[in-house]
Amino acid sequence: MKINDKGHLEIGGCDTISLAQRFGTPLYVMDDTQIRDACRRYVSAIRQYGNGMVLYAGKAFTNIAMCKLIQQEGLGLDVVSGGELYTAMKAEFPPERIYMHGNNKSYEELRMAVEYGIERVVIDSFHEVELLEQLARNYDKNIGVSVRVKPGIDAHTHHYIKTGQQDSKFGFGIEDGQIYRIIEYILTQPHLELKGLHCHIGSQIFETDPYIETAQIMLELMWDINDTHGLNMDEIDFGGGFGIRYVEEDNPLAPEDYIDALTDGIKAYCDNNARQYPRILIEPGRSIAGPAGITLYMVGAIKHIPDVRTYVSVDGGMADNPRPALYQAKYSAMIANKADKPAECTVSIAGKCCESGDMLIWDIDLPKVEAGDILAVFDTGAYNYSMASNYNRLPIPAVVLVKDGRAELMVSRQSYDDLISHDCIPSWL
Ligand SMILES: Cc1ncc(COP(=O)(O)O)c(C=O)c1O
Ligand SMILES: N[C@@H](CCCC[NH3+])C(=O)O
Repeated sequence: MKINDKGHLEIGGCDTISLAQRFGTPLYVMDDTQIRDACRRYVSAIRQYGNGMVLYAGKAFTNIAMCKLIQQEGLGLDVVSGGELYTAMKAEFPPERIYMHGNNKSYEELRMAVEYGIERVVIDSFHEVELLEQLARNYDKNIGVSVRVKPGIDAHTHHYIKTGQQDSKFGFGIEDGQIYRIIEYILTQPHLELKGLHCHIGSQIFETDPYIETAQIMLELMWDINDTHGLNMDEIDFGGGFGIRYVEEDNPLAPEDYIDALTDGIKAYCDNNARQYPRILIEPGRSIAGPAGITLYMVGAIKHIPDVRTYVSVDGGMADNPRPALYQAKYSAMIANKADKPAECTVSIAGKCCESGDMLIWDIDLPKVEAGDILAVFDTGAYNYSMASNYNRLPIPAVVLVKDGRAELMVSRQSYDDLISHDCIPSWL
């Protein structure tokens, strides 16, 4: 991103004001180069380790074009629902690079997975084992599975986005022995092939220690299970969670710093225990899509409440970005058409939904703000479009991909007709 000679913010060689005029607002803009750069850094860090794969966590931001881009960069894909899998199938994403998660996969979702022949189903319940074995038998196929583990790590992040601790709906505990029971159960199923273990300790994590601690726990567990049952599982999936900078006080590490610390930790622990290095997987989502995206809004009503604050309302809000309302997430922003102007006021950015909690940013310093200005909110590439809703019947904005001065749609804007296209009228009305 840079500021051009008109004083406008530019992304991927495109003037954001021209993008707003051409595609309308609110508008999600994704930078092709930045997505690819993050992919390459993870791929190269895993290549250095020697035996592993990077799976992009599709939940962060998925559509057909994104699947194609991810595939071009040589990553695999982690999907968590029939909808994400369907998108991957329509993008012709290679099934042998797809892993499927989820704490409550339905029969139909598992059926799609089996029929498409995906590489791995990550088992998250006893119920799922029954469904999957039944499906595999019907399709006369063997299915590669791994098992989601709760490593008991309490990562320092928002309560709603941490997942590795004992009290979590995801996975099987070690301390309570559940993991050993599910493993025994899987081993009695003729069509399920146990390949490895999976974990994910949370999201927006800034430290490497939780990953290193997790690695030791997962290695011990895998060796223990292998020794007990005479198995040779060798795959550990460490999930994602690598943090990004939304605001200045966030201090994330570079992709290679997270991965190098993790892989150094793995190697040292294996060496100390005279064991072979495992094949590893990682599942970054936010750190691939997040920093590559911005959202453009048009400023509308401005309400100055003397001695209290100034509310600057924009034409989107919690429907296109629910993160501030859900997690008190913080964002940075600028007036894209005044990118070269100094800050001169402190304002709060309000969304247009009928909720007092629909605030995108509290207390941000900006140049003089006027109706018609274009506000660019940064780092909105992950968990914004993918978590968008039609609350207040707001159409979901378009997503544009930019690269070297070119801008093309990845997802078109919903129309009002799209909004009513599923409405039905019961006969007695
Ligand atoms: C199982 C799993 N893998 C990967 C991710 C991606 O996490 P992040 O976007 O923080 O990298 C998540 C989400 O937190 C997840 O639940
Ligand atoms: N959706 C969350 C992260 C959790 C992702 C899935 N485990 C966010 O916006 O930060």
